Amino acid sequence: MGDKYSIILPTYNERKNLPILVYLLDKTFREAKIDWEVVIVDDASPDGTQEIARKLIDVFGADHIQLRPRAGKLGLGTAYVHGLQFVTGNYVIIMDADFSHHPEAIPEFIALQKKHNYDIVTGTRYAGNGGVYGWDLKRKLVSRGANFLASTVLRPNVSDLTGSFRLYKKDVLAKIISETKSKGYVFQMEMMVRARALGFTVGEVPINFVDRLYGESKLGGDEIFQYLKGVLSLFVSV
Ligand SMILES: Nc1nc2c(ncn2[C@@H]2O[C@H](COP(=O)(O)OP(=O)(O)O[C@H]3O[C@H](CO)[C@@H](O)[C@H](O)[C@@H]3O)[C@@H](O)[C@H]2O)c(=O)[nH]1
Ligand SMILES: [Mg+2]
Repeated sequence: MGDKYSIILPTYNERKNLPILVYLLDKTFREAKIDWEVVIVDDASPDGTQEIARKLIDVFGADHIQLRPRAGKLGLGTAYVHGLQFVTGNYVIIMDADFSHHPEAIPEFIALQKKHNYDIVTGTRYAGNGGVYGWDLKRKLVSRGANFLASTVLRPNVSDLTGSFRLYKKDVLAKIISETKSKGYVFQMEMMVRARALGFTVGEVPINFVDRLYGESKLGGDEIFQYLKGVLSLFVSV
């Protein structure tokens, strides 16, 4: 059987972003002649994201789009854990649904993974010609600070620990997730640190992260506090 890529898309108020993203994912995979599906994990978005998701099922088919909602806003980390149960592919891609991660980078992720048989390929904003566009200074500092802190303390040797545009072998993702405790944004960093501790190989693709056009970020002060706690507990345990 051929490869199949399952894209887990966590959504909270992404009704304006979801259709064009799914359209581009379909286009990308069709042109590459690769089998794909999208697993949408929506946390009861009040903006009607789920209505849109159901329309997308009508357009692209239930074999390509799964809607796996949850009852309330339960956090970004646990959204991936929830989505993973429904995945039918042997590779999993996680990405944001607000266009900060562009589908056009996916063929590059896939090619790099295949070339070296990497367990994980991660997008990086902080190496090569990767970058961030549209963030204010404060948000840039938070992101840089978060990466600097975790790299210095935990030394996983990955240039972008908090990014969430990644490709995993499905079994590898399941194994790492089974050991990961974080519920919010800190999840990405913990996943990388645990991946390294388990001896998995990681490749990097420079990406340009462009801040969302529609809607707003859900990163708040509590996520930053949870991140600091996460670094500390990993420092003690890994
Ligand atoms: N289901 C669900 N989805 C969520 C939740 N919180 C956020 N999301 C979804 O997760 C994605 C990222 O959320 P944003 O709020 O757009 O994050 P950001 O501020 O742009 O942060 C980005 O950069 C961070 C730092 O690098 C990353 O840590 C983060 O994952 C993301 O890539 C979006 O698709 C958003 O709808 C949640 O509680 N539940
Ligand atoms: Mg965003």
